[in-house]
Amino acid sequence: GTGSVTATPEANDVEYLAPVTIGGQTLNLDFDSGSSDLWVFNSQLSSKATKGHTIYDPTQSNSFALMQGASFEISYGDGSGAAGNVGTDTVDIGGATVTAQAVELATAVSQSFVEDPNNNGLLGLAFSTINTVQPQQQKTFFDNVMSSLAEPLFTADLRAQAVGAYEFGQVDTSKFTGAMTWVPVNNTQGFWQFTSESFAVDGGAAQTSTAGAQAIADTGTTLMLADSAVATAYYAQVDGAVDDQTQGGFTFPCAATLPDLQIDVGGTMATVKGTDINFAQVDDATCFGGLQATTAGLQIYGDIFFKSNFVAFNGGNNSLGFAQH
Ligand SMILES: CC[C@H](C)[C@H](NC(=O)[C@H](C)NC(=O)[C@@H](CCSC)NC[C@@H](N)Cc1ccccc1)C(=O)O
Repeated sequence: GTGSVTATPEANDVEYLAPVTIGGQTLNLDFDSGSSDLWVFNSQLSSKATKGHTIYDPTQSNSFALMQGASFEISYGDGSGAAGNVGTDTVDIGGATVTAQAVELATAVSQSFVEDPNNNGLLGLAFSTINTVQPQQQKTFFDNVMSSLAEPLFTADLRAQAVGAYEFGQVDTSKFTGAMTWVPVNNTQGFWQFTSESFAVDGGAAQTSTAGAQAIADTGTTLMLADSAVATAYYAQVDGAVDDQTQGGFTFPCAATLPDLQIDVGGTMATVKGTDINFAQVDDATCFGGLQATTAGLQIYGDIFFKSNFVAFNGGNNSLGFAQH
């Protein structure tokens, strides 16, 4: 089978939300290829925490079952997190269905999630080896549904300020132009991880950033966080760009024309359009870059990357496909 749902951006394309039906109740969740827990806002949380949110109420589902003694606790790179208990229920995403999917019921969520009323939880799409449920680790929706899919993959078609799609079980070739390039994924850390060690600015000469550098494809991260060698060389080509730590990173005059970035994905260059690298206005003439530097070991290619590239995640052979869209 297959499944297809809309992916709707919040303001400034900070996050993309997609409808998921759990025990007959539909919530918009943040599909996150950078984590592996499906957790939701639910009736156990205080009314203060759930104000403005759509919640899942397990008592209203005749297919819910509590997973006795199970709990979860997850932390994210931005310092946010959630924790709670666990049950199973029927989860449907655009027609792709899992009957006994682990659904994690938050009893505590960090303030950043409380303050984002469009986000009613996360649907993890990384590898099940980093799912946080204890004492028995649980599988992701994708892991559970894979064997029933026409093809063992899902795709992300995220668009700048426009509605895109997440699809399970098929690659819709009408959604991209040119050929799709497939590259190997190293899932030893539980992520859709690949080698990314070179780059070029505006079609210029390729430069090595850091030999052997790795990156992950993370639909749940807003920006594109690359080695500082990449970000520094990129913004050196933008008149007026500065690394302004008071704003939290590289900014530039909004009137600037941003060059395209070519970035190595598993040995093949992918292009991130300059127009997609203008993230948001921070004051009347200054804009904040969608490409920023990270000093962490892993580079994180988030929504800025996805706005220029249609991406397929193949769980059958652990590969990643990308194509311009
Ligand atoms: C601090 C926590 C570290 C990063 C690590 N956690 C992770 O790697 C988790 C699974 N993934 C994440 O923190 C990041 C990837 C970090 S690469 C190391 N992806 C998930 C993030 N986009 C989810 C999110 C969505 C919306 C708002 C906020 C957060 C751990 O538990 O050890």
